Amino acid sequence: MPVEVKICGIRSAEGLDAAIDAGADLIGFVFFPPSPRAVTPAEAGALSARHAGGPVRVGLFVDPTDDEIAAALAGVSLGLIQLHGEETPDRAAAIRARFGVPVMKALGIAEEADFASVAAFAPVVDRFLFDARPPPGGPLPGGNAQPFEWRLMAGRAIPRPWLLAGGLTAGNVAEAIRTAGAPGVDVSSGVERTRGVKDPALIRAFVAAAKG
Ligand SMILES: O=C(O)c1ccccc1N[C@@H]1O[C@H](COP(=O)(O)O)[C@@H](O)[C@H]1O
Repeated sequence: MPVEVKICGIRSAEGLDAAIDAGADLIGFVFFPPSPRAVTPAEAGALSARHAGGPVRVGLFVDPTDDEIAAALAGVSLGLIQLHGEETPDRAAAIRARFGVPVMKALGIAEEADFASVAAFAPVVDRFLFDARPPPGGPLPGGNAQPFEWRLMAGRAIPRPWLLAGGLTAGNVAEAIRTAGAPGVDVSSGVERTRGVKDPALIRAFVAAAKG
């Protein structure tokens, strides 16, 4: 199976076009205002409309209210909702039921014990994303260019499709996939020329390295 690639934090036409031309399977729009990658629903809608079909459009939220999700969905059609905060399994289930959009739950990983919640989320989410635990007190729960110990994933039975994230770059993604046994990867910082600004050449290099 080819490795799935998600390019997250798209907020420019050149970033979007590069991700699609390079063969990304999923693209992410960040609906979390403190992020340097945040977009409004209208901005995401305008970007998405540049290409009919193509990659799954993912909306990234951090502990969203229903109103925030509804506002995003009014601006752009999403194929997947990424929950990257402290959402509980009940909250993930409620979001999935209310909006009828598949849900991917992000879990921060630093040690074995961090996998404990996989079993509770598995019945109510469609995918998992495993990211580094954010630095304590930091402003962002993800998108921090921070890798975790990929060997914690090796040989682990995850009962849903999943993506590996956190500090991935074109230079380390092949090794990360091999070590973790990852069926897919997600990147934001590693394809940026400056924080929040995607670089088409880095996007192309990343997708080629992940799928190569
Ligand atoms: O990208 C962001 O700004 C962001 C904000 C809040 C939560 C998650 C965010 N990004 C996600 O974080 C991981 C890892 O990103 P990076 O490659 O280490 O920068 C990835 O899943 C992004 O989707």
